[in-house]
This record gives sequence, C-alpha cells and structure tokens, in this order.
Amino acid sequence: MKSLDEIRNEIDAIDAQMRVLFEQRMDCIQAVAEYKYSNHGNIFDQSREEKMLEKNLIQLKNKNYGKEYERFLHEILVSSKAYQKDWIQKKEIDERGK
Ligand SMILES: C=C(O[C@@H]1C=C(C(=O)O)C=C[C@H]1O)C(=O)O
Repeated sequence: MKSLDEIRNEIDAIDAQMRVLFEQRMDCIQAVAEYKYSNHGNIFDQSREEKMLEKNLIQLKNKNYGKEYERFLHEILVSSKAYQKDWIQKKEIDERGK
C-alpha cells in the first residue's frame, strides 16, 4: 500500500501537468476572445459547449467519476467565459478611452 506522502506526491505531479494544460487551454481562450472581439461574436456558444461536454463525458473511462467530471468541465466553461467577458470588456473600455 502506498503511503499518504507517496499518493500526495502523485497528486502534486498531476496538478503540475494540469496547470500546464490549463495554461495551454487559456492561451486558446485568449485567441478565441480576440477573434470574437474583432468579429463581434457571442461569448456563449451553447451548441459548442454541448458537444464538448458530450464528447468528453462519453470518453471518460471510469463512469464512477462522471458526475464530478461533468462538474469539472462546467467549471472550465464558466472560467473560460468569465475570462473572455472580462478581457473583451477591458478591451472595449481601453478602445473608448483612445
Ligand atoms: C471558447 C469558446 O467560448 C465559449 C467557451 C467554450 C469553451 O471554453 O470550450 C466553448 C464555447 C463557448 O461557450 C468558443 O466559442 O469556442
């Protein structure tokens, strides 16, 4: 049986990998925000979100984690839209001040 320290070291290593992936995803979200700002696009795209959730939930191997994985994906979507909203609002304020 692994010790608690060993398990926590594994968690730390996974958190580090997830941080890298999170930053990569947010770099894409930044690019999407810039595209939407230039093209006056809607921040929220329901059909895209439904497909993203469905595709990932189907591929989840351990279905015991389904509820929490769905919650996790929802949180990602909430953060993603909050970031885009803040960035676009700031951009609009900056542009108006010019
Ligand atoms: C990133 C986008 O903006 C929103 C956020 C999404 C996401 O984080 O995956 C998906 C759809 C949109 O509601 C997008 O339109 O692609």
